[in-house]
Amino acid sequence: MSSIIQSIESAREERVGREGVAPATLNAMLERAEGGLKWLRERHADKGLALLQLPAQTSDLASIKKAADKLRDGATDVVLLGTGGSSLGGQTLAQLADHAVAGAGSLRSGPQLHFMDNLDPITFGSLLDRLPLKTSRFVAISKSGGTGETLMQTIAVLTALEKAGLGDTISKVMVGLTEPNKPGNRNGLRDLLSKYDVEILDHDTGVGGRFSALTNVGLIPAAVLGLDIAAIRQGAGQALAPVLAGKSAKDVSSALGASLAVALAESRGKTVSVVMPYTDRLERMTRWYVQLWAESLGKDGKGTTPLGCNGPVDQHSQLQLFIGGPRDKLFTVITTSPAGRGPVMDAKLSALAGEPDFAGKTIGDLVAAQGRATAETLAKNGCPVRTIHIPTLDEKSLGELLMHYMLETIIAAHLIGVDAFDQPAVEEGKILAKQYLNGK
Ligand SMILES: O=P(O)(O)OC[C@H]1O[C@](O)(CO)[C@@H](O)[C@@H]1O
Repeated sequence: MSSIIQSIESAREERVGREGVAPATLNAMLERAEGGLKWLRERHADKGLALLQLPAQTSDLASIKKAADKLRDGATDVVLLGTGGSSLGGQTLAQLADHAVAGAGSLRSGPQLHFMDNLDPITFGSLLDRLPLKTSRFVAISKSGGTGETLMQTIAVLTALEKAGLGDTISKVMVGLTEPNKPGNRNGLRDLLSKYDVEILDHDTGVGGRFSALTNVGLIPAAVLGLDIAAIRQGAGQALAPVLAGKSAKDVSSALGASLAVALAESRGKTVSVVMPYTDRLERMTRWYVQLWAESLGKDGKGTTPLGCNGPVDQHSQLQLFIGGPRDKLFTVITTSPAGRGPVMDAKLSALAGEPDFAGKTIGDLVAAQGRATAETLAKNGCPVRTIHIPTLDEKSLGELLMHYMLETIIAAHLIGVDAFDQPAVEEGKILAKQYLNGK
């Protein structure tokens, strides 16, 4: 049973005209996607891709909850140090529990989470100045253990704790998460934290950062906020199930999504992939998706450009371009079920505002109407739209959505012939930045 419903009807040529995908092109791409599905099934069988074992994995859930309990105990603030794939999965899951929801996130009860994903001297300085250090906890996450941003953040935190006379608490208030030592490979984070006897959890060596949302990397922050992490994994299993069941590409939503994206890029020049959820609680997911799609596919002159935006707010910023601008985009509009939810509009005040039809309607009624209207307006104007409807946005459906996108990305990589799991261009920049820092 799936908890997300995908439709590509409004991306078809039959529906949107010449900018949509032609039946023969899509069928040919679906044929090619069968190879990607076969590869996934083989890697599941030979355990060659750890990501595919995660949905059924329960053995590590207790240790994840234990780490989360330790972090939560007596904490007002939990600071997550780490960047990119070491942060975005956690942020995405945490937003389900209202973290970083504009206007409401800071009013949540329980510990506040601070994902220090970007590196900015003013932000980090002000965080350390203002944090109640005595009641703050820290998690340093880096798969490689060598990312400059994360190392500098961690060193700064250790220094601040020592300066505040809290040096002897470090092993109690901090957790590290990085790969086990590999012979011949220095792991700076592990070396640093070991000196302070900080507990270090292992980052799954077989799961790359941008695919790590379902590992302890994403699930620890989720568990700190009390989310049901077993349900997240179960949901992920729902996206994988049709692959393992040997269904054909047209009946596997991730394979269908990948085939659509690549077919439209190759045949219609849709080189921008816009993802637009109509809910605040998937805003971080769009950031996670951008890294996943960009870093996995942008190789050898190939790939398409991911663009995350949010509905309805970005109707008031980007919709004009989407409809009136270059015909280079494939849209994914993600809707939930907001109808009937939120404050109800008073009849008298609605009349006074010149909107008598608002009377008795909820804010959610308008958001539901807007999501539907945007998808239909795009399609009517000849823009290909895929819709993903999530009747209930919860741990299960979010787990399924994340796995859907990870599988879609891997299958798309197969279709365009690139390695989804490396990022050689980024590594080059990391090395150069360290040279520049040293004045070389
Ligand atoms: O987890 P690490 O090794 O610190 O890497 C952080 C991020 O840096 C990259 O390696 C390059 O941007 C990403 O792939 C990764 O998610």
